[in-house]
Amino acid sequence: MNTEQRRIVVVGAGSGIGAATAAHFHDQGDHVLAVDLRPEAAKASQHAQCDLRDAAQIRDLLGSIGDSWDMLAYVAGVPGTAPAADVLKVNYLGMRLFAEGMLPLMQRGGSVVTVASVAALGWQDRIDVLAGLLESTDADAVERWQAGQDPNYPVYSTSKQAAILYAKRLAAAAWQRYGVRVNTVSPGPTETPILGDFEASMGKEVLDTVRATVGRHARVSDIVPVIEFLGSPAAGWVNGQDIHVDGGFVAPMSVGGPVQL
Ligand SMILES: NC(=O)c1ccc[n+]([C@@H]2O[C@H](COP(=O)([O-])OP(=O)(O)OC[C@H]3O[C@@H](n4cnc5c(N)ncnc54)[C@H](O)[C@@H]3O)[C@@H](O)[C@H]2O)c1
Repeated sequence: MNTEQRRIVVVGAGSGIGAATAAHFHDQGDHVLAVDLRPEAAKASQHAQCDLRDAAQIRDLLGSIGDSWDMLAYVAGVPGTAPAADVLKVNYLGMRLFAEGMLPLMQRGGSVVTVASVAALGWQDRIDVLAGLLESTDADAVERWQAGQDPNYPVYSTSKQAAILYAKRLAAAAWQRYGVRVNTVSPGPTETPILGDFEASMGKEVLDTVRATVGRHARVSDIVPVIEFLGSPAAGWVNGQDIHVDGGFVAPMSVGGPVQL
């Protein structure tokens, strides 16, 4: 049990990693506001329904929740099996609008943690492409941008690349103006209800290869402690970072392959 109760918003608290995050903070005595399309499923002190595809719903919610929040965990996400516009709206634009709207409602020393994905691998090579998406600050602009993109490039990867890039661009400004840190956590395949959709959109053999290489898929209990750490005072000088939580599968890929032992 915490000696000092913190005020934490968990977005996407209705299932999977978000539900486990909400339950973790709730069980240790924090005040948790659970936000989701189906928020009532979450263990939390407060529940709010919000469709993250709809900027007006995000604005209305943020206008009603008061201030002095310590942490925003934006965990919600949709897989590549969903319509491309929804993937970009929930995984990138909703995160951006929620984070920007939350910053003035947060205490100095607070923390924003967004869940991205190892599927964002290669984002550093697409900064010029993603810059156009990051200029899109409403749903129509996001849809227009996507209409001009290669339909064969996985939109889920694009959405998570944009989330990481945006978080990195936001981090310094959020710290300087609000005293709030911004980081992302990128899980590898994790045992949650979304995994079947990932097998459908990315290929089951791809995910089976990941599991065979590192021994198992992640569990929510692998991911939540990293979200907690980034949200805690212990990470008080960690800002603008993306932390892979994937058993090490992705690390060798961008450095010329693994060492042979
Ligand atoms: N499970 C994995 O293998 C894995 C791997 C890497 C990254 N991730 C990311 O982790 C995050 C959590 O995923 P999960 O595995 O817990 O999936 P999940 O499907 O169990 O949970 C996702 C939650 O987001 C909510 N959500 C989706 N669209 C919404 C909308 N329009 N408005 C409000 N809420 C909405 C859902 O209702 C659900 O509660 C996502 O961002 C996902 O992309 C998951």
